[in-house]
Amino acid sequence: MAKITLDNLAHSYLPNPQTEDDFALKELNHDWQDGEAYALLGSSGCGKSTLLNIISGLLRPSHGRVLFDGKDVTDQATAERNIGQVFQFPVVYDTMTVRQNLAFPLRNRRMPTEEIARLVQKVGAMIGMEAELDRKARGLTADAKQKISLGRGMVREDVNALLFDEPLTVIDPHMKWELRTQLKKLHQDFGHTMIYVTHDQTEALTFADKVVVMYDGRVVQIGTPQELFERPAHTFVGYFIGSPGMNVFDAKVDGMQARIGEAAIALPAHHTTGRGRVQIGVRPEFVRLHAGGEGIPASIHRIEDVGRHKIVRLEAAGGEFNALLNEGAAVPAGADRITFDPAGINVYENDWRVAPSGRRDAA
Ligand SMILES: Nc1ncnc2c1ncn2[C@@H]1O[C@H](COP(=O)(O)OP(=O)(O)OP(=O)(O)O)[C@@H](O)[C@H]1O
Repeated sequence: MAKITLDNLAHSYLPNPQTEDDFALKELNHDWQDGEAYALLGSSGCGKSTLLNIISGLLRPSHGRVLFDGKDVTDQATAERNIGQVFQFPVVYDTMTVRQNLAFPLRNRRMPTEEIARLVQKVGAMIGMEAELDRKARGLTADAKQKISLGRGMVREDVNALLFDEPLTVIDPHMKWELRTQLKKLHQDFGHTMIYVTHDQTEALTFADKVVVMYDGRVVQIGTPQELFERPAHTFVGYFIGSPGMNVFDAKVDGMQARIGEAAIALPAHHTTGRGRVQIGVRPEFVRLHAGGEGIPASIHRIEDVGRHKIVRLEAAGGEFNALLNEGAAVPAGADRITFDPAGINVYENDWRVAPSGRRDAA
């Protein structure tokens, strides 16, 4: 296992990049801590695979360095980096049995036969294919072949890191849940440094200790699922994580108060903003509905019952927003205003979160 350091790392696929827009991966400095499980999350084209391929050595970065435990590996080939990798689509040898496929990375390292047998048995159970170990891979479903690929990626215990690039795409939904649980257990048992690329927030939030959110070639936040929920560093994080995502309102902020149109909103702390576009972000969980009184005038469009919650779709301040009600909670009769729970308000300027200044206005 290793700590992975990204040092002034950036990548452009163009031979002569001129502006930031020419970079598929914008400059990044970060330590991926030894033994932590990370999910790399973001929408299609944001640069997740580019970053993963740089870490694995499939792609040489145009700028900066990659270090494993302080050692520069930027120019090392994938094979020299001692990593396990699983891709979106199966990579298996059709003419080999499941057992031989799983044993392949171990034989390559000339591991003793008994040790190979032990590890193959263990990983065979983990992927739910104990009964099929002696079947040829040819003729197995895509789903089963991908499980073999996962097994092959995970079979070695001595790797620097395990890298997964959307590995569950072809797996059926029930098995997805099962394999994710197994991956988490594998992480708890062996403490591998794991990086797991996905565009699925459920997958990211259930798998990882830390989620790395990417947007437009940039890492916009690295945090625990709770941090991403409570303090999204960028409006994209608020919007992308959560179901439905965070509401974002154009606002004017002055100290401990914000204004949305005519309505005054109490903020949880003092904020200082400059001359950029100021917005406040409020997750649907913190939006309250009222009939009359204070707040922002709102009209309810639709109420959707989604099991444990109700999603209230509404129009307010010239846009469409959402409120979330817990099971059993009712929409007040004649509801025509919304207010926010101050603890759930974040302030943004030009899409980046403004940290509270810590100052409190004099009473
Ligand atoms: N070999 C390449 N040559 C040129 N541009 C590329 C190459 N590979 C990726 N890109 C571009 O770099 C950007 C980031 O792509 P990347 O594949 O890293 O994103 P991603 O987040 O992994 O997307 P997806 O989830 O769709 O795989 C995209 O604009 C993509 O078009």
